[in-house]
Amino acid sequence: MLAARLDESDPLASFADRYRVPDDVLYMDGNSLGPASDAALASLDRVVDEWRDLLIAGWTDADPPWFGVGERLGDALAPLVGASPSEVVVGNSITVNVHTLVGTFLDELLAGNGPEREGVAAADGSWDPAVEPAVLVNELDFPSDHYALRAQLRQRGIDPDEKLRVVPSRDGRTIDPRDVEAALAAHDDVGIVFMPTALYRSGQLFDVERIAAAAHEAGAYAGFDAAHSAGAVPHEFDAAGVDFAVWCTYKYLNAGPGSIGALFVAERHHGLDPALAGWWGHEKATQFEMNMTFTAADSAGAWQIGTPPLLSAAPLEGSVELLREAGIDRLRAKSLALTDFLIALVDDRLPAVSVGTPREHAARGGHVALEHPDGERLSAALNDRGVIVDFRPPNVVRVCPAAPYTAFADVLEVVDEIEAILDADAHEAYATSEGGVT
Ligand SMILES: Cc1ncc(COP(=O)(O)O)c(C=O)c1O
Ligand SMILES: Nc1c(O)cccc1C(=O)C[C@H](N)C(=O)O
Repeated sequence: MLAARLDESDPLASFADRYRVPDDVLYMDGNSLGPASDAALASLDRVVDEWRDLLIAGWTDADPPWFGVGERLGDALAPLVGASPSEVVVGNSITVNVHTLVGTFLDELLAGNGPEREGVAAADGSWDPAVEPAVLVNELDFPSDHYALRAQLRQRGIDPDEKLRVVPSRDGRTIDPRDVEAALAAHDDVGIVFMPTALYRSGQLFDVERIAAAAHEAGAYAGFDAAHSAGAVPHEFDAAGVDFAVWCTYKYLNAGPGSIGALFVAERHHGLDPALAGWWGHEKATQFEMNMTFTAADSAGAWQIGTPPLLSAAPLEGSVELLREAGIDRLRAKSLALTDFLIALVDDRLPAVSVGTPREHAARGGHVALEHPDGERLSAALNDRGVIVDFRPPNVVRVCPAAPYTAFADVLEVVDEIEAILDADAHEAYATSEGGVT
C-alpha cells in the first residue's frame, strides 16, 4: 500500500519508461553499471552513423564535431558537481585520472609550489621541496586508487609504505571525519588528502567541504574520487574548495560499460603541466600544428591524454541529458526516499540482516549495504531470481535503488525476495565464488 502511494506521488516515476531494464529484472546494481536509456542509445547511434557517413570528417563536420567531445561533455557534467564548465572534462578512466592528477600535484609539492603550510614551510612560506610529501587516504577506499597512488609515490622515489598514510576505520564500515582531521594534526608531511565522496562498500557519503577545509588548513591539496556519488548526489566542488576530483560515467551517469572517465581541476590550478601529458591535453587552437613542445590547455582539458574513445563517450550525451531533465536535486530527494524505504523494510522484516550504511541522510550515498554472514550466497540467490545486486567481501550485499528508474514497489519486491530466500534457507544451495567479476 505504502509503496503504491509513494509511487503515485513520485514526480520522476515516468522516467523509468525511458530506461531499458528487462521486464523480468529488478535492477539494483546501478552503482556498479547503470542501465541503457533510450537517450544514451540514441546519442551512441548518432555517433555510429557519423562514423559510417563522415569518416575522418566527423572530427570537424559531425554535429556537434567530435574534436571537442571532452570539453563539451565536461560542460554538461559541470553543474552536477558544482563546477564551472572549464573545470570539468571527460577523458581517460578513473584510475588513469588518479595517476595524472595526483602525479601533477605531487610534482607541484616537490617543486616547492605547494600550498602554504606551517611546520614544513620553506622560508618563503611555500612547501619545502626537501620534505617528501605524503598522501592521506583511508583503509576502506576502492583498491585501484591505492595501487595508483602507491605507484605515483614510487615513481618519485618516495616510499609508499611510509608516505601513503591510511586513516583507519573504527567500525570496518565508515570513516569518521575526526580521524581524518586527527591524522592531519599528527603528521605534518601530508601534501594531498585524497578521499572518496562516498565509500564503495558501505555507501557512506563524506562531508566534502569539511575534508577539503581540513586539508587546506593543514596546507594540503584536497582531491576526491566521486565514482559513487556523481550523478546521484549533487556536489559543490567549487564552493567546497576542492582542488581536483575524478569519477566514472558508467555508474550513476549510465553511459555504459567502460564508458569514458571524468575529472575536475579547480580553475586556480589551470596551466599546470599534467603528470601524464598527451596531445589531447594540448591547447586546442594549436594542437594540430604538431609542435614538439607541449602547451597545456588552459582548462581541465589539459589532463586529457590521447584521442578520446568516441564510442565510449557518445552515450553520456544522452544519459546526462536525461538526468538534467530529471534534476539532480529531485533525483537525490527520490534516492533518499527509496533508501529510507528500503532501510525501514529491512529493519522491520529481516532480523538476520543489518544495515551497514549510515542512516543520516547527510552521510548516505545512493546504495544500501546489507550485511549478512552468508552475503555472498544471498547475493547469488537474488541474482538467480532476477534481483540484480552485487556482493562485496566480507559480508556486504549492495542494493542500489537508483532514482531515475526504480519504483518504491521494486524496493518492496526486493525485500520480499530476500525474506523468502532467508526463510527457506534457499541461499544455502549456492556455492561461493572462486574469483571472477562480481
Ligand atoms: C571508487 C572507485 N574508484 C575507482 C574505481 C576504478 O575505476 P576505473 O576502473 O574506471 O579506473 C572504481 C570502480 O571500478 C571505484 O568504485
Ligand atoms: N568497473 C567495473 C568493471 O569493469 C567490472 C565490474 C565492476 C566494476 C565496478 O565498477 C565495480 C565498482 N567500482 C565497485 O564499486 O565495486
